[in-house]
Amino acid sequence: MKQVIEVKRREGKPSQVVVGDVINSLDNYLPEGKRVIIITDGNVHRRYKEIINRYDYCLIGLGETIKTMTTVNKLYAELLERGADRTTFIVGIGGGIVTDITGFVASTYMRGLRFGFVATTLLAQVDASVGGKNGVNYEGYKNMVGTFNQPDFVLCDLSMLQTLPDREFRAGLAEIIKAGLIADRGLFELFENHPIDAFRNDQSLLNEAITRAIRVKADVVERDERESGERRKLNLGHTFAHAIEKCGNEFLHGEAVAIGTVMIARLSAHLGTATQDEADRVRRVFERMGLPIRTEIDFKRLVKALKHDKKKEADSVSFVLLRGIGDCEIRRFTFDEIDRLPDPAAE
Ligand SMILES: O=C(O)C(=O)C[C@@H](O)[C@H](O)[C@H](O)COP(=O)(O)O
Repeated sequence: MKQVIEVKRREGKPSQVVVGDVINSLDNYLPEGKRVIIITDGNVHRRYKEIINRYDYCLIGLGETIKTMTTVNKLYAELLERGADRTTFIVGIGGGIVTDITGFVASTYMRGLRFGFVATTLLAQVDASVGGKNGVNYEGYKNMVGTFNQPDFVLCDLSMLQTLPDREFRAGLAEIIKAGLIADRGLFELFENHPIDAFRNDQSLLNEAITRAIRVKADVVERDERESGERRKLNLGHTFAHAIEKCGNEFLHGEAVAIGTVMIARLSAHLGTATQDEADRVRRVFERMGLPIRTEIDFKRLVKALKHDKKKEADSVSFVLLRGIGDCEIRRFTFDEIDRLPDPAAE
């Protein structure tokens, strides 16, 4: 069964997020008669070469450390070399790193080519590939350079998740749990009521979790595509998560989001926007899904890093606080206030 979630965008037809058995029908989503170039990584290429080799393709490296302008520059050179022009259609096939880079390259090469994604990881399907944020890291700071530009389509084929390593699967669950905390209490409760194996093995449960998370994101993005307000809610847990990723690279993005969300839930309980019981429920759910819930990184180091976050405005940074389960609010903190915050990682 195929489900299509449309996300309206500033210009042009809505971006289509298609969940279902879709990888074999990639051709149906491509514009007719246009040249297509795929951007992917070596692992994805190895697994899906029968499909990818039908098109022209460029390979990029693996891991968060390649999400830089160096990779972008190499891709510009390859596109130029292959004679890509403004009518060329670009498809990013891979996880969040591939889709973030592809979206940025396609949006900036020759002032912008049309593009779409095949999201091959859970995290990319439910979050990274949806909504049009793209870009690269700069000096270790996450996503410092990029654009807002939604893809024509995102294909999310659940069969592609079967070979996903457990660790990456769990990291993707973190963003789904986050979506539940932001705006869908029932989605969060699915994780209180089912063990991780159920999400790995029961396709209809996984399908439900994925489509509900995409809907949360699509609703928010439609209301605030360029993040002038409400879209900041999608950053729940990310202010700490990005600081954690800046201070060390032992965690996958979704793992850092799990730790950052547990920290923000504790902070929300401390500030009274959520109860201690709700903060405990948040910690327990991430723990149940086999995700990390704390870091050894010193809180002062995290605070130093988060003062450079994109959510910084002059001497303040906005945090997303929980308002119970399934609701949240954006609150700005001055650097002085942040310096006085209790360490939410401390027991
Ligand atoms: O799409 C959004 O908006 C989000 O904030 C979703 C996040 O989960 C995602 O990691 C995003 O890339 C982070 O955005 P950033 O602007 O904080 O880098």
